[in-house]
Amino acid sequence: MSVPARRRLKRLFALTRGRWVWLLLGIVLSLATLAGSVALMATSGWFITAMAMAGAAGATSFNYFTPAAIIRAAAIGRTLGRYGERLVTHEAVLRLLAGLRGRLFATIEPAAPAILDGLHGADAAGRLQADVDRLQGAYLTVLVPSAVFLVVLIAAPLGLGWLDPGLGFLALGGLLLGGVALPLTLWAGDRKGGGPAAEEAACLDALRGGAVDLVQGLPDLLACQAEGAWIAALEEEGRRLDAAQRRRVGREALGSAGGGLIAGLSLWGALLVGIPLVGAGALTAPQLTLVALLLMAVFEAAQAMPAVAQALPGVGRALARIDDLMSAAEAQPAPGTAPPPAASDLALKGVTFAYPRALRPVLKDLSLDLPAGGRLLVKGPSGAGKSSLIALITGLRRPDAGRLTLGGVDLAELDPEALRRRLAVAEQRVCLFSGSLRDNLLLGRPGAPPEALRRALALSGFGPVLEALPDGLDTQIGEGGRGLSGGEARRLGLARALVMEAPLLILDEPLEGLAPDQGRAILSGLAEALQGRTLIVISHLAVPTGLFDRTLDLSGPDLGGAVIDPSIGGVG
Ligand SMILES: Nc1ncnc2c1ncn2[C@@H]1O[C@H](COP(=O)(O)OP(=O)(O)OP(=O)(O)O)[C@@H](O)[C@H]1O
Repeated sequence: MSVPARRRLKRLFALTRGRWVWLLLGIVLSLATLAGSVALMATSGWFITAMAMAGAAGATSFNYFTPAAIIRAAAIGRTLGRYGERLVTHEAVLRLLAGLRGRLFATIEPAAPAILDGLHGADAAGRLQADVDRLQGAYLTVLVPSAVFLVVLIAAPLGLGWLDPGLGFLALGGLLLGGVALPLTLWAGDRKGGGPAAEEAACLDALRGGAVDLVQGLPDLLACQAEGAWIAALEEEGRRLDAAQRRRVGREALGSAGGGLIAGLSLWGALLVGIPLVGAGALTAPQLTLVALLLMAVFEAAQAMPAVAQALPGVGRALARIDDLMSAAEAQPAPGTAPPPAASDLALKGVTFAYPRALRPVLKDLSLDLPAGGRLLVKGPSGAGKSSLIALITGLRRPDAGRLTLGGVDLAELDPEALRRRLAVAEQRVCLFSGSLRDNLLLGRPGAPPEALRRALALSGFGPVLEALPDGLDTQIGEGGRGLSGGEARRLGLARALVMEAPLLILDEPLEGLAPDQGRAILSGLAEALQGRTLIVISHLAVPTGLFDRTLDLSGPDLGGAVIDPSIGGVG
């Protein structure tokens, strides 16, 4: 077995740990149900034939109590078994699902966004939804039928072989043909990653990603008049999905027809082998009926196997994708556990950072000291690495070399939650949520009094907008803040960061979308209101430098490096 395959199997065992009792109980009950079916069919066949023969022979007495009791017990057992099996297997699947999705999320969450680089958002969501569904469905569609078939494959030939070796070989041959050869022939291509089931899964992934992009980017697509081409591409993907589904269903039909044919041929074979045995007195006629009906019952297990072979590649693919994601997350350094430091002076020492697969670092050998209460302006052209610097300070990214410390503690050692409590960030691309202004402002500090919300809105320049709203703080802003202009949304994002009252405030491009005078007034107000708290402002626009006690200029001749502006002093 290859190394990734072994790793994936280990992953599967780890993910299902704690659920094995339920999983095994489901398999045992499935076997008990099949045993009830076999006993019912075989005993009924034997009983009816034996009764008919006894009547034809004019027998005066016949013990029908025992077989009738067995038939009744088998019928009741089969019904109860089926009920119990459904109950237990579904319970097992639900328990599996609850654990699986939670564990997957808990593993990848601390490693985001680093491990989500290069992964489509819909793809990541697909891994959490469709792949997990496929994996937990594997229990019902793959594990239970395979385990039942394996037991039948051993028990049925041995049992029939005990009556007559020819019958045993016939059962073995029929079961191997229907339960192994037929599924392998039908779904062989899928093992190499091809086949309609795999293609169907790939089409669904592409459709999911394309549909999300279409909805999110509709205004831009409409503006570029590209929506037609986009929809046509989605329709093409839909047609591919349709074709793959047709091929899959066609093969499923072939599988069930082939399985029925093999079961029927085995029955004929049993009669061909059994009738001479009855003639020779080696088998009674009721025993032959028992054998025939028993074979029919055990073939139920073989007829489930084409569906197993069909589901396997999809399950393997889901497991591989989940394993890739979890392995990537586990390869990231573990989050720190240190509590928040008492002081909030920030220091960078020889920090170098590059994005994965990037040709050169965004930041190179960057050093900086910012005491608590300091005011830092970070400037530089677009793409110079200003937002990347924020990602490092907020602990979303880790430096490739050097270290960042807050209050003397390495950020890598700090509990991410603790670090986030010391920081408030007003992002360049603010993310607002459907709800009221109040709901959005309270996100970072639930329970903040309305006066604090109003003060923050006034400081961020949102005050005049608030005054014009009849519902005030209870105004609904719509999905993603669609009820606000871009500038209003950014000012609301700034107010949300201010409400948090964190010791360190980072503002990414706060002046964008504002008239120069208004921007200057807001920044001056902020600098005054935030006495004692550290302020980092990132801007590529001209800002009143007098408000800052240091400047970090990222616009060097080599944009990968950092040039510190020494004219203001204190930085280095
Ligand atoms: N997730 C990412 N993966 C790979 N490269 C990235 C990623 N994010 C940013 N970059 C690259 O890193 C460089 C710095 O980006 P960054 O967003 O830090 O610049 P910036 O100075 O904030 O720019 P702007 O002023 O336009 O916001 C850019 O060349 C950008 O293409």
